[in-house]
Amino acid sequence: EEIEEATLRELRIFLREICAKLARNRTFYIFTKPVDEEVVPDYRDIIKEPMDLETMMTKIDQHEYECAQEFLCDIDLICTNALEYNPDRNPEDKIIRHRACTLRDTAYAYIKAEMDTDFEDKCREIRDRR
Ligand SMILES: CC(=O)c1nc(NC(=O)[C@H]2CNCCN2)sc1-c1cc(O)cc(O)c1
Repeated sequence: EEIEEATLRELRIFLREICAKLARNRTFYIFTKPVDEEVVPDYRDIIKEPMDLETMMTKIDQHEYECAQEFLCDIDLICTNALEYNPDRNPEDKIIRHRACTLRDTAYAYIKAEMDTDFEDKCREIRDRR
């Protein structure tokens, strides 16, 4: 009902700010757009559920996140995809794994720092009721 719609609207505004801030950070540049099959041809043979920050921004606008936890699940997916696609000891893989872990930790830190815990609880209650 109306109060619930106001809460979810506030959540979307908050998540857009977090998503935009992450996408502005040069460290996370390789996570900002879907992996291009032309550039990385074997990517979808290895990674079954690709995710990126632009896709997450679209999901916000399509009301696909009903609480911050669901948003962080997609951040975790970006991270685990990068760890799986870049498992080796070589310097390039290690740099990409480090960037993926930094993306995950930064996203969790932004949410924890800027999100009221009982606002998140309220969003989860709405989600669980629906
Ligand atoms: C996001 C990601 O997981 C990714 N991983 C890569 N790994 C490699 O190239 C490793 C694989 N092991 C052998 C040494 N090379 S390139 C790459 C990527 C980079 C971009 O500039 C855009 C983009 O969409 C994806």
